[in-house]
Amino acid sequence: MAQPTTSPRQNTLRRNADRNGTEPRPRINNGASTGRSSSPSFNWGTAIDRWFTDQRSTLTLGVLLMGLAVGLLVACVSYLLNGPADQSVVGAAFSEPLAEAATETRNWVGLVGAYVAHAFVFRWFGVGALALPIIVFLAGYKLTFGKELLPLSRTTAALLFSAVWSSLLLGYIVLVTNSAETSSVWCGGIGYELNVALYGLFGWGNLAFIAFLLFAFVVYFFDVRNIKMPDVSALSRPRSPKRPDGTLHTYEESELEAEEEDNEPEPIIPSKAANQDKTTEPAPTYDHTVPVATSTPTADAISQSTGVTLTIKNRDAVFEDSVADPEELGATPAPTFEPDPFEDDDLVALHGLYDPTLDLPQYQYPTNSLLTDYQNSRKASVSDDELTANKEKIENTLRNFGIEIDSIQASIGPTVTLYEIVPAKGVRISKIKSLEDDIALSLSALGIRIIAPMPGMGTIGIEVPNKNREMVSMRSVITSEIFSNSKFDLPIVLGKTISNEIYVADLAKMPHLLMAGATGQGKSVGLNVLLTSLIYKKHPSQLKLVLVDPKKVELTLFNKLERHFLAKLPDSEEPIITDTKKVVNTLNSLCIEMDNRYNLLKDAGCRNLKEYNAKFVKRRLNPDKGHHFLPYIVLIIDELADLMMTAGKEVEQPIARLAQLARAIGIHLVVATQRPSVNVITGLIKANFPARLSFKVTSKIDSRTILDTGGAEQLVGMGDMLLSSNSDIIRLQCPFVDTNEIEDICEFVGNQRGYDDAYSLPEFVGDEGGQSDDKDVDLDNRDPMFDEAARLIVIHQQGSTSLIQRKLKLGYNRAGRLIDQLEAAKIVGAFEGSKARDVLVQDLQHLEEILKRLKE
Ligand SMILES: Nc1ncnc2c1ncn2[C@@H]1O[C@H](COP(=O)(O)OP(=O)(O)OP(=O)(O)O)[C@@H](O)[C@H]1O
Repeated sequence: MAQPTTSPRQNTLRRNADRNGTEPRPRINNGASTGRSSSPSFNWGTAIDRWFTDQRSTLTLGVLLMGLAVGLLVACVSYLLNGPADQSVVGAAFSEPLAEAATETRNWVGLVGAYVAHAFVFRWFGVGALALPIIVFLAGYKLTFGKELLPLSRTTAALLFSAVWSSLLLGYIVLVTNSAETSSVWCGGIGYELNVALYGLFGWGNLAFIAFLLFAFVVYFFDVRNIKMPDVSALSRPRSPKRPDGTLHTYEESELEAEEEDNEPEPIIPSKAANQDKTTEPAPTYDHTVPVATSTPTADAISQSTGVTLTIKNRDAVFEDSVADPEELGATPAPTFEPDPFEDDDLVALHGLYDPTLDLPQYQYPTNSLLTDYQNSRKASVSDDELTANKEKIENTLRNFGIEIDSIQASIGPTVTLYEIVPAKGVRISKIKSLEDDIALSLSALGIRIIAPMPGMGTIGIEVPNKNREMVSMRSVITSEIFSNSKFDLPIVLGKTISNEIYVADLAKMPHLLMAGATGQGKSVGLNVLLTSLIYKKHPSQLKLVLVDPKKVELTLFNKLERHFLAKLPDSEEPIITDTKKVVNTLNSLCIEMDNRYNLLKDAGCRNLKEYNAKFVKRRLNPDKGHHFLPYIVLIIDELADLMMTAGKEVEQPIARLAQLARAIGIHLVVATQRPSVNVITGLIKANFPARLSFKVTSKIDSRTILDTGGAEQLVGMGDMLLSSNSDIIRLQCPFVDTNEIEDICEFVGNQRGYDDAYSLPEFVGDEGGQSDDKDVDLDNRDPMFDEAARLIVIHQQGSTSLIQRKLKLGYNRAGRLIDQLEAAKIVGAFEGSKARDVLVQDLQHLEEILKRLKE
């Protein structure tokens, strides 16, 4: 076929124009801008936002859009029917008076209708343009009635695609049939011109490309991931129409059965069976799910090709033999075919985003007034005289050792004053560093620290403790802008820097913190500060604390937070863990929680807790499949030394494992010790705690153990500390929070309505209790919930006591007995430490057989 070289569409338009004695006018754009610069005092963005949030505006706009949509639809239909007449009017538009053109137009929406329809239909999409008024109508409907007639984004995508695709397909047909003169209005300019342009290059390939576009659209739109061919041979096998429980078979089950039945004598073909014994046997029903992966996924198309009746539910096609009515056969719909609502965009439209804080909607964050205002009590006061005297002493000491300096500057911090000196040229830094003791002597002060050189400053710093130090109150840092506006995931305010700036860190980024300090130097206050920061910033649904306190007295005040913020083992009475054996179980339980969370993340296709929770909040994860909002878990261990002495490797290993792996799933560790020796802070632990904080320690060796450098032994106590993170060392003054304040905060939170119980960690049974012995379990005396528990385990394919506990609302001991019975019945495998037990039964049918046998 000869390939057209000029575009007959252009000829059509030109001819229509010529008939009226005119040429289509070129569009003139002189580039002049008509926009006025807005007045600086008026905020257009806010005004527009306000306009759109005003319901009167959305109602007006919605009705307008629906009206426009109807007008546009009528105009386009009219144009398709009266095309040539409207084309003449549009072509002559600029040459004759408007009134005259208006009388000539035959478009049902007048001259404007002719213009608009000419653009949409003739120039762009042809008949596909009819999709556009539908989109406008749907948008108008949503604005008017506040709800969607059809899912707006998906419908818009489908309609836009069909507009372009139909234009391309019709353009191809018009081109190859050489009928542009008469029919180009049906395909519009886009489809026709693109086909003209590509025909020379690809010829028939255009059609293949158009077909491929449809295929690609179907794949993405229906989220098709693989093409499974229906097993035609399976269709020819007779099937039991129902499962024992009356539900229909799934495709997978049918396949399994087919394998079993391969050994059976002779397969009976359904039609044959129906003919043989129509009166006595109900006709068999086939019910298979296959992913729809065809370019024409209509029920009719597939029904025709397979000869069975097909209905499409969600994205699965269900085949049914046309002679059998499942309801007649007493079948109930099988749950596997229920559409998964969590694959639907509209859940957010219907219910809004998931808000975890609605667990406790009345919850009030602790108020600032619960913290004592120490404002006037103690302020750092370094008088000018003291400053000048110190500067002189430093200069003189250095001069005595032959060191000249160019300048000296002081900045007063809460605990120490930093004197920054710029040495004269040629002075060796190490020489100044070696004079630490001499400078301390001349200033007659303890705790002088020399930082040579100051990182990134080009100076040498000498920290000299203030005679009157400032107490940094918790209230002053909690109420600071930097903390209240902090958007960190787990913000902790660690105190004030040497230049009086408030230092807020993100525990989630640290991601774990190791704390050391000799007794009485401020560790407990430091832990209280950390906990207070988190409690002030987080809702109980977003954060859970696991508190380990071998000293038994330090963290008891936080008991009151049990039903809000604390997490504990299911069988444990006390929410604060003090017993070493329980600590080991808790650490292992956290490892199980970590593994469970990783499984959830894997199922959800997320890399970390934030992504997972974001997906859950957008209602993209199905709670029926075990998904739930995951709160951060912060594990605080107040005295590691004690645990290491009593349990050694038993605590070291789970701590190291958690520290290595738990950051992505939102479990963060804060481990404190007063003895930072190498047998407490072992290499394994140290390597996994990049952020370390040291209060004053007793020796340089301890300082090295915790910080990998000296300096912590020079601190002046009472919350004076060094934080080492990302290889930087910062000196900070920890805020002070008193036990009365902690008591008030915990009372304030604890007196509010909380959860029914503390957050339940997965159960972990230590070696001595974990091994169940088949012989001890009497299967004739099964728990009344045995069948239900077995089904639960098989459906979830998870051999976990806590699952039984949670779903069947049973106590720990009863759930434990049930799991032992399930093990004895060979439904779950043996106890395997921190891992969930294997489930030995793969499907419900197999399970029902086992349950039946047990009852015999
Ligand atoms: N940030 C601080 N600001 C002012 N004073 C503080 C600060 N931190 C601690 N102190 C003072 O030091 C005392 C001891 O602090 P803390 O109880 O925290 O020590 P510790 O290191 O936990 O001791 P231990 O290991 O014996 O429990 C506090 O009672 C308080 O007077």
